[in-house]
Amino acid sequence: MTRVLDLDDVSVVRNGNRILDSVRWSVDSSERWVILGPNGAGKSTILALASASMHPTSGTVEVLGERLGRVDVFELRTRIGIAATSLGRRIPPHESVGNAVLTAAYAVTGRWHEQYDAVDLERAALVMDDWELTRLSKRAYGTLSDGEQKRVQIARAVMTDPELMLLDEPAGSLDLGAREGLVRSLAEYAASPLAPGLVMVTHHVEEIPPGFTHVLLLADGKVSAAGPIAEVLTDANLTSTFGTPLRVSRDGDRFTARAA
Ligand SMILES: Nc1ncnc2c1ncn2[C@@H]1O[C@H](COP(=O)(O)OP(=O)(O)OP(=O)(O)O)[C@@H](O)[C@H]1O
Repeated sequence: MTRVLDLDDVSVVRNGNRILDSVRWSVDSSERWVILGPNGAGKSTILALASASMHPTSGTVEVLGERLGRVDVFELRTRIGIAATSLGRRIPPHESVGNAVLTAAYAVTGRWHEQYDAVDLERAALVMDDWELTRLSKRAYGTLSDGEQKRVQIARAVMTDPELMLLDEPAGSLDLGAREGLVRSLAEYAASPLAPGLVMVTHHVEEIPPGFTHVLLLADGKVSAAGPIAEVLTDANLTSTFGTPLRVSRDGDRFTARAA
């Protein structure tokens, strides 16, 4: 077990606004974390630190054992997988799904004149199979549904064989069937002993995939609770995090929440 993320007393201040306030949080490679919190709580800011695309104003951030501020972030970023709609927008709409996944091995979007190794072609085929994209491999990315595009974004991140995987609202905007399909695929990925440490930001407890182990609750830039899901995802913690009376129920390995 390796520590893949360590935030020690981290604050981020922008334009006089304290976006994160004295955050302490760490993630081990065997852990699968969900970050929940209201709009503006600081979830995306935590992902920006974890992906080495932002430095803290104070405190220390270690990603994959490397301290931000003392490491070449361009090199560090090659070890981190990120699936986010904002990155998905960089994929050319005319690019085929097959090429969109394959080019991730070279940290580019859009196939040009690169020569690909057989090992990369084989890996892309496997990854597309895992993420149910094989039948779409010749389709243009821009013609896919939201749910299919999300799968391509995740497959691109998986393709790089990351040591830390960050998922920014992977099920956001998906219809019920697509959401359930993606939650199932994420559960399978989370269960794999080869999967890296995982951190997923979501707005809905319904989107927590089975097999995810921990939850970080954020409110107003502060950690309101953090730890194993069974202990932390309680009525009282959700109520204080979202500032409204909430009740959470567990049905097998899935969760739902509603107003109390
Ligand atoms: N450059 C900035 N200057 C001032 N405030 C900022 C800046 N960037 C972000 N913020 C504020 O920091 C807070 C946290 O933003 P962040 O995007 O991390 O929240 P979030 O939890 O991801 O929100 P959401 O759920 O809406 O995506 C927000 O109130 C946002 O308005």
